[in-house]
Amino acid sequence: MSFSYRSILAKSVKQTSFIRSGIQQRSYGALRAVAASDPRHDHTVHITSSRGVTITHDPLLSKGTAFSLDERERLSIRGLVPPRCQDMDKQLLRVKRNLDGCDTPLAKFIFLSALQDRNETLFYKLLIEHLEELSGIIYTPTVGLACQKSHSIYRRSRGMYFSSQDRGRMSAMVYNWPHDEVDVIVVTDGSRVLGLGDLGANGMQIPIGKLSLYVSAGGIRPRAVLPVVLDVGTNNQSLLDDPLYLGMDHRRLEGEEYYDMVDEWVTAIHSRWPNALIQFEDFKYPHAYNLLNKYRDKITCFNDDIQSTSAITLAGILASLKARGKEQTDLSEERIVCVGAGSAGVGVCEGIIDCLVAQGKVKTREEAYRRIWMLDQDGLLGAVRDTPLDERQQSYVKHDMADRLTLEQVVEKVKPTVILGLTGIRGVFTEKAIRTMAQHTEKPVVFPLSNPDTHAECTAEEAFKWTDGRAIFASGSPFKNVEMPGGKIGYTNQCNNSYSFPGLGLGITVSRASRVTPTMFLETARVIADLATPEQLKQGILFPGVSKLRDIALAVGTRVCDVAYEEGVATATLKEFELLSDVVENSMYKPEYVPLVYHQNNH
Ligand SMILES: NC(=O)C1=CN([C@@H]2O[C@H](COP(=O)(O)OP(=O)(O)OC[C@H]3O[C@@H](n4cnc5c(N)ncnc54)[C@H](O)[C@@H]3O)[C@@H](O)[C@H]2O)C=CC1
Ligand SMILES: CC(=O)C(=O)O
Ligand SMILES: [Mg+2]
Repeated sequence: MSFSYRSILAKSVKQTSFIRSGIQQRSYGALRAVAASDPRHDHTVHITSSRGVTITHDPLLSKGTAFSLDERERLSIRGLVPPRCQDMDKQLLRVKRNLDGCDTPLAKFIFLSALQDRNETLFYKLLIEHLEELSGIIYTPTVGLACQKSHSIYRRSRGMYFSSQDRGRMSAMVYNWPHDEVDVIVVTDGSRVLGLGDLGANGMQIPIGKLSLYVSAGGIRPRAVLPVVLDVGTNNQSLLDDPLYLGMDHRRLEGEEYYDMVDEWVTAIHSRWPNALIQFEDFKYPHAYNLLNKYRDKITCFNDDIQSTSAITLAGILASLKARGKEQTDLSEERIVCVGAGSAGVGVCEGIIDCLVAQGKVKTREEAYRRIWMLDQDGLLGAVRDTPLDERQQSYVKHDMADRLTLEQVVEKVKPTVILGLTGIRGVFTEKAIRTMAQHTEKPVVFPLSNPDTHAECTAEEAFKWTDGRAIFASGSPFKNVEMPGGKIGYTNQCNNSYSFPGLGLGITVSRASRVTPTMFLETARVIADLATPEQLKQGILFPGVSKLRDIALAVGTRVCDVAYEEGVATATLKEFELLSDVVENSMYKPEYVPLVYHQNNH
């Protein structure tokens, strides 16, 4: 099926006409003018003050065997690499062969990390060419295993660690990072890594993996990304007991100490890189929400699990409406059960509420809350809950239903059309619950969204089996399509924030947005919800596959950039006319070798 970013843009962005008005002509063109002098752009040559092994050992500059003879001379590396100059195609052949020879996903992860550590250009070329296959290694599910084993497979440091012992020193420490330009920072405190719980400093592999997607799909430059762990300790006793563990050897800081440490970090980061986008990742509830609320109006930041998960899940539900022959505005007719009342569950449901209100069929948020039934580990949030719920969770309490009803009881009563799983617990979607749902709905929308695959609320095979092949299925980690009796295929979708954050980051970076606004997430959902073709929708395919993440990021990034201007938060200078989508596309990093030139006084 042919699919290009142009076709996405034509469908999703008012591409040609919307820029023809006077003010906007100036705005978007200016972005082009900025881009031309912006280091995000490819240069014909790269000037460096490094030479010799400093170059061959620098993953951002090294070309491995691909240095030309002229470069070897200029950079004093003649004799330091094998004599034959090999271009990138040959290098790709070698690394792909070696990768295919690795016999486990973890071995592939280690191989790819090593490649990233010696030659990032080649790493990203390989990743982009095999995005679907390799995203399952550098990202979920394998990255989960890599986090669990991070202290035993440790080879080389990447990113920055700010730990409890660094308190009082962070504003100086940020200058240890060698790059002045940082566009995107992904930070975790490792407190809830995917559905794997508290993994402390081992969580570093998550920011690294997310940022690899920012570069490969979102086109952010490799030297402009910074993965960070805030090591506030861990409550994971087996890590604390493990002599190989590399994080702080104490239990987690809590309360004021915790928030003070995060605040010191945010202040230090913001003082060195005031324009950088900060993505909070895998912070446990309620810290995740508290930090978002504290910083969202002060700096350029968002929480991935709350906000970009909400964008992609909303996109999935909107696309599923079309797949069921309905209009997207029929969202108000849906009965949605959300299992999981943490950062992701509440965040996703808030996105649905925002959309319901924006569509206008539902007049108030209170009315919108009635369309969603939320469960936590104790069951339905119903009348007279004796465990504490916060204000956000309170909004979903069903005062006319008994508290703590089981999922099966809720499904029996509510007859949901959509069921979302954001618990991190395998098996929460029971056979009885899904079969009951399927009795009342022709095409049940079943989204077990927890990661990695071993923690999904049900498998694809189970979902199709229990619904006699009628489910519209999406999961957080990839599941293979399912062949059902009679040869019919049950098509699976991956509904993961990796579809939304690369484009969000791209649009925010290009427009230099000072704030990340709710509209950006709503529009991201709208763009992605319109990408699947009618034929795909008929088969239950809601989004283009992971191999198209780069095209999707361009479509999302273009719209997010547009929103930044519409809402007055863009700060990129405005000068002359240019097509917005071209500006965004031209700013995207492409992994190609550029000639290196040595200059002693280059800074
Ligand atoms: N597909 C995607 O893009 C994303 C998926 N997720 C997944 O969502 C999961 C949850 O993440 P967070 O909300 O941040 O975690 P969290 O720890 O903040 O919340 C987990 C929630 O699940 C509930 N829960 C636990 N066991 C349950 C059970 N047996 N039945 C019903 N509810 C139960 C808890 O009460 C809590 O409300 C993780 O596994 C994560 O991988 C998170 C973000 C993005
Ligand atoms: C995908 C993701 O962000 C998570 O599972 O936490
Ligand atoms: Mg996450």
